[in-house]
Amino acid sequence: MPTTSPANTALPYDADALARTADAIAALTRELAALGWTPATSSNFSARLDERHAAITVSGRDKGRLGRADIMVVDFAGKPVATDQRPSAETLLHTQLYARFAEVGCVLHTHSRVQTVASRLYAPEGRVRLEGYELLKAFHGNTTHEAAIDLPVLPNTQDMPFLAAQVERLLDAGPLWGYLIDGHGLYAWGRDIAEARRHLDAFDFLLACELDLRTLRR
Ligand SMILES: CSC[C@@H](O)[C@@H](O)C(=O)COP(=O)(O)O
Ligand SMILES: [Zn+2]
Repeated sequence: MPTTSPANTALPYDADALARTADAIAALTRELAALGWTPATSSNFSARLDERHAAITVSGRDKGRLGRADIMVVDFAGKPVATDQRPSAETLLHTQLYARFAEVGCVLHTHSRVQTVASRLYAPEGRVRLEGYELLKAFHGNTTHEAAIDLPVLPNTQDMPFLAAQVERLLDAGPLWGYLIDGHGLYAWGRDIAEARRHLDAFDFLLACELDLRTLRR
């Protein structure tokens, strides 16, 4: 007796894995939306399903109210798989990371106020230097507050292939767990959902510290 339906067996990915991943993404995005980090349907989220597929949010949905039907599958070229839903407008910025790094398991993009303000302030420098903070140890591979991390700031554009090419150049330059886009928001990733969330939280907290210091030192 078959344990899966014919429709499920025809899928090129594991439907149970998609359901579990979609539930995890929806739970996470509800928390981030409650923090005010996903205003006006902005932000997008994904997690790796296997070596060829990722689950990603459908474009334009309210990220505070996601259910399983709001999360779909794409391949690493960013093309929808077994669905006619439209993936996030920024899908390429997710899939390029899965395609390039087997260790990347989750990519998170938010539009918090701190991220957006910092992106505007630091765009002329092209980076935010984060150094001297204990919280730098939140980033995988960092073991001391004496480290410094440069969070790059890229110019915004609606041309995703062009933006993805700029990201490739950043990735060529060395290890990275995130970047800002000017006037837009933050991308952060990790080996799994929990680590990507930790990196996202750490970037947002450290950016808030930098903004506070700029104000207090004026
Ligand atoms: C609602 S404006 C924000 C969008 O343009 C975009 O930057 C964004 O983050 C969400 O796009 P989406 O296509 O829903 O993934
Ligand atoms: Zn965005």
